[in-house]
Amino acid sequence: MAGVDFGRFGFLQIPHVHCYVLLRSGLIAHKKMWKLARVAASNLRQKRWLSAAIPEPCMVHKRGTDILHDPWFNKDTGFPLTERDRLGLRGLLPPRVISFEQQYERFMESYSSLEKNTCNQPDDIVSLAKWRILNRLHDRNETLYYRVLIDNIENFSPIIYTPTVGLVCQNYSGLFRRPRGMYFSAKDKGEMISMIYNWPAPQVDMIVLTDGSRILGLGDLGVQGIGIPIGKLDIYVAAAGINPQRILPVMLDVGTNNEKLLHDQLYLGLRQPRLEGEEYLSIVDEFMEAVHRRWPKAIVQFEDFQMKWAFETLQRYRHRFCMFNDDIQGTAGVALAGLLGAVRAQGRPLSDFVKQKIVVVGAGSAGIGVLKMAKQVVSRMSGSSEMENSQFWLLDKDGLLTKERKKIDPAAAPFARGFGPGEIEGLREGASLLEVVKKVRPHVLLGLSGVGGIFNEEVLKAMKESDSPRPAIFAMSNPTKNAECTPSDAFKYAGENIIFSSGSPFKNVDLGNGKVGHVNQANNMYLFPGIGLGALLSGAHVISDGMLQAASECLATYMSDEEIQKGILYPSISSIRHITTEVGAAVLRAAVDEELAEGHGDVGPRELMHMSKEKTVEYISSNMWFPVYSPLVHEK
Ligand SMILES: NC(=O)c1ccc[n+]([C@@H]2O[C@H](COP(=O)([O-])OP(=O)(O)OC[C@H]3O[C@@H](n4cnc5c(N)ncnc54)[C@H](O)[C@@H]3O)[C@@H](O)[C@H]2O)c1
Ligand SMILES: O=C(O)C[C@H](O)C(=O)O
Ligand SMILES: [Mg+2]
Repeated sequence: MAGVDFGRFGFLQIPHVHCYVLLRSGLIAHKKMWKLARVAASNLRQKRWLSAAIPEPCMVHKRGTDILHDPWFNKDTGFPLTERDRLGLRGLLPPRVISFEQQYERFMESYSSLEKNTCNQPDDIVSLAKWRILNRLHDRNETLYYRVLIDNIENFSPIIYTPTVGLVCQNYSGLFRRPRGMYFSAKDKGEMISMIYNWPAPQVDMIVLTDGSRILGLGDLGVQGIGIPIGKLDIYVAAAGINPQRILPVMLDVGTNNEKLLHDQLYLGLRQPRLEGEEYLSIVDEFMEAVHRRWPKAIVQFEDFQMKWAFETLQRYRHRFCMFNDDIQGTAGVALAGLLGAVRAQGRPLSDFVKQKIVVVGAGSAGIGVLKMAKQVVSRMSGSSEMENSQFWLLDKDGLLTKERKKIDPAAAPFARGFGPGEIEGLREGASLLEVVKKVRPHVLLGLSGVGGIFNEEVLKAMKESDSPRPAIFAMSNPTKNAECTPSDAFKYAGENIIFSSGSPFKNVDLGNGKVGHVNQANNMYLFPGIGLGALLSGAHVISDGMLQAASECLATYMSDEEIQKGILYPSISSIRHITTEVGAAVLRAAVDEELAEGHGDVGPRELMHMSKEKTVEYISSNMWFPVYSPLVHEK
């Protein structure tokens, strides 16, 4: 895209500048940028841009130290003198005013020093040290925190999100200093409707909720799983521009079945086994009612629930509330976009997707979510409502799933293989992964099992015999140690022409002779922010399959043929704000098409209906929050 690159201050898009892009530059007082921005803006809607460049004032009901201790409003040494006078801050800070840019530089310098000083230490120690320094800033000054996060998203997302967030959850009780978000426990039954009013913000747009029962591939971490909603919402702020004053991470603590935690004296959650059945559901019901009583338009993202509750709660609430399950639906959309990319990489038309043989390893919420969406795509492409399954093979911990399986989960049942004509001979119930890969010769091997290294040397070598000229290997389990294989093993054993994706970030692989094996990050972070943002700004009261498909299609068509040929299926994380804008617009347009969009704020359903695609993108981007110090106005 044509534009002016302002380095860490952002990228100014010339062809269709809108406030977000310009606000992204932030430093409009900076002479060089001011000049460049003026040139760009002169051809565009200058008036709107100029007004957007003056930050909105922010009402604050506090004064003095209460402001300094509130990360939403705190500017540290950045409070101008006049504001110090107005807010009773004079004398509470050292006299010199430090600019936002100087504060930014100072933080980045301390971060670099930390990197230098820890370069010989074990990875986990370094990652936790980096998380701590970011977390301290998060606790102190959110404006500066989100600014450094947005500008350095590619470097910082592995710290505040996957994989380090997993380590943080595992060590949560020891790392705990200050609470973040809300905790509703089994002991709060009957109290939730009043508790919800303890949250200080008047409005909440986006909630990420977990019960801690399946945190990444790390299992049941009980209350310690709160790190996941916090990390996901950080991505919402950075990628979707959701105002951090309108986000709410939530932990539903219904106990844990993790024996180690139950016996840990320092464990901070309820030390009791998990609630089950109706008792469990009544807690989730009460929470959902309470939230929607206070904030009827809030969107709830369910995250990292064990499979049985993931599917059950999705069915239970998706027609009543604006909610979705990220592990089932967000993951499916990202995987689908990648699978369609893998078809393009073979030089085939997208319609050939129906001929791809896909082996999915892991029959949990994520694996089945992917298969369900893939099936929808196949039936759309083939124009048949008959659900065709013949191209999919599904394995769980007991091997290949067939109709002979004794106890089969209802969600997995439609994907169990039969034994009739068209089946590959010799593939029995419970066949091993190696047998399946050897016999099926799949185009795609996709792992969502949570089992690190399960795509071993033999399995990867068997992928060399794939029927695809560019076999695709998706090792999507998180965090890093749980990935089904490393990219270097994949390129080494399955061949240099493979397409590779992992759920957690890995470096590209040096294949020698100047060749690079590209590593894609197939992570739901490419979609959930746009799904949430599009749903929010459409004002839809539910999130439909059509809205989710639109999100996935948008991501699938984002990459050029040239990039796809190089094995690049997803855009760089550094452009996540742009992708999210596009995805959000696609979701919104789908909501309008399905007559689900009820409007948001001043923008009503009719206005949304008449918005062009381009205007929708502009509407989305102009509603994205961007961190700048706003003038604070004291209101009693
Ligand atoms: N990349 C992403 O965006 C993304 C999104 C969602 C989930 N995930 C990851 O996927 C993994 C699974 O998530 P989930 O919600 O589906 O979990 P889940 O617990 O619901 O399902 C795990 C599945 O793996 C199967 N499994 C276990 N051991 C196996 C083995 N040895 N061989 C084959 N299958 C085996 C289990 O039987 C189960 O069906 C986690 O590691 C999670 O972090 C990644
Ligand atoms: O959290 C992630 O990185 C992706 C996904 O939601 C997961 O559960 O692994
Ligand atoms: Mg998840």
